[in-house]
Amino acid sequence: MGDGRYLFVPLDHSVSDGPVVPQARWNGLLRAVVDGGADAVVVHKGRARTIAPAVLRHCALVVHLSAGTAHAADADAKVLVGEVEEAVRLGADAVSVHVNLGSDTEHRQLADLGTVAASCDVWNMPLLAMIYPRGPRIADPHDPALLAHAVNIAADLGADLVKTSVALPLDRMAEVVDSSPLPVLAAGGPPDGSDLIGHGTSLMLAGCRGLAVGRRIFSSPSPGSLVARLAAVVHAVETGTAPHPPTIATGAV
Ligand SMILES: O=C(CO)COP(=O)(O)O
Ligand SMILES: N[C@@H](CC=O)C(=O)O
Repeated sequence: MGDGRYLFVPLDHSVSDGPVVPQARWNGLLRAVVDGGADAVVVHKGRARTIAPAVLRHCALVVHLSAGTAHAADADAKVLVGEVEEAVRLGADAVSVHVNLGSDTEHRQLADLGTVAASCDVWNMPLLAMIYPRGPRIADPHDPALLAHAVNIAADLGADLVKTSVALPLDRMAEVVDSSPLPVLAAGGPPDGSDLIGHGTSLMLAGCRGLAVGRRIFSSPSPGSLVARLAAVVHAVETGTAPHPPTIATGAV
């Protein structure tokens, strides 16, 4: 699109939570997401290997390097399961790393983010930090001050783009965006399961540079049309504050 705004569709939940769709529907889902106008999909390396570049066309491939499952003793823990060099070989446009701020293993996740950022510098690979206040010491994961802290960690440790949870109420996301040296993507659909399009519009109006929506898309009966509606929100809404040029290199910009 070239407007510095992004609709990301994370499909990496198959590691954390289980299959996003039955395998027989995977190719159809991917086609719907691409045809609908998503700017990027996020998957792990093994899944990335199964995606022919021709399928993605304009849509960027982000290889997620972190993993952890909902079944772990500590579901907030994440470990690195891949390297930037592997993502380069897979033709990735960017890599991502997950950090749970306030989790019991925060220190190791921060170290991993720093290490991957160094490797991204070597390989000239854009880095998306997914950083959320999430763990036993986090009273309110939607607290704008905590989210501002999170997105600044991403910038300080060398990411190019940051994805984080939404502030509540949604208009307070503007405080997070205003604090951030990096473009901010808002993660997920509305916490109460309500209107996704209105939710996305509010976040773009608060200055977010994009949305990252997974479950609401892959569990939709018509994922392609939902992606198209969200892409229209991301690429059409006039944002209030978005001073930084995007640094992620995607086929869409
Ligand atoms: O950004 C996200 C996960 O990486 C958002 O995913 P969900 O929409 O499934 O919450
Ligand atoms: N990466 C997310 C799940 C899906 O994307 C997480 O582990 O919370």
